Amino acid sequence: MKVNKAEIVISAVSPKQYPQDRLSEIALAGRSNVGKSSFINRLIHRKNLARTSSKPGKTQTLNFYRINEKFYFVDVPGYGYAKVSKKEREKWGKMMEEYFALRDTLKLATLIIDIRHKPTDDDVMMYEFLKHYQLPVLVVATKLDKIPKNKKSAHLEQVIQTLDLDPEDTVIPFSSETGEGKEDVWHYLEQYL
Ligand SMILES: Nc1nc2c(ncn2[C@@H]2O[C@H](COP(=O)(O)OP(=O)(O)OP(=O)(O)O)[C@@H](O)[C@H]2O)c(=O)[nH]1
Ligand SMILES: [Mg+2]
Repeated sequence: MKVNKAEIVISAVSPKQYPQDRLSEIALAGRSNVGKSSFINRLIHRKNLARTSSKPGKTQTLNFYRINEKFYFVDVPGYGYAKVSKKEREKWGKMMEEYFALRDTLKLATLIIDIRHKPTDDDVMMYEFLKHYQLPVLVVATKLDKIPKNKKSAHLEQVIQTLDLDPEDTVIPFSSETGEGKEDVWHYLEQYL
């Protein structure tokens, strides 16, 4: 997809702030610091529209990015960051439930995981949470630039096995650093737009 326009519309913390224009949405999910915001930036060729950081916990709100006035990427706060208080974790849980359970313009969830490692228990829980809401899930195995080429298929197999990936779902290897996998991702997303 050729991206001509990308704009942040709102950083929301509650449903009444979500956009009302009924455009389709593709939401990101994934561990803190795994590369969700970098993924958005790479897909839309913007260096830092979605704010990134080398420290976990950068994204704290649901950020709605409207692309080509056609659909939204929704960047969400990550999970699995140890230094988070119980209260913050509860706030995060409520925000995720409210969005993923009730949002009827949400067409696809994109679960970003780190290709270098076996998906964590939190990753497995997040995948199950998304499937519980009967969402189609695209798993993006990012940081592909950090593993040797000859290890790629073994790592992907580990992702499929650990998440117990549903036959309707797919995993695509990707790197925000090099852009590898970008065309495959766009091709997949376009079915939902
Ligand atoms: N080498 C490499 N580094 C990456 C890649 N994707 C992200 N990073 C780096 O990983 C760090 C975290 O990236 P973010 O995009 O901010 O991660 P996030 O998932 O949005 O993090 P939170 O908002 O804190 O949940 C940054 O230092 C990025 O530069 C990748 O594909 N390859
Ligand atoms: Mg982020």
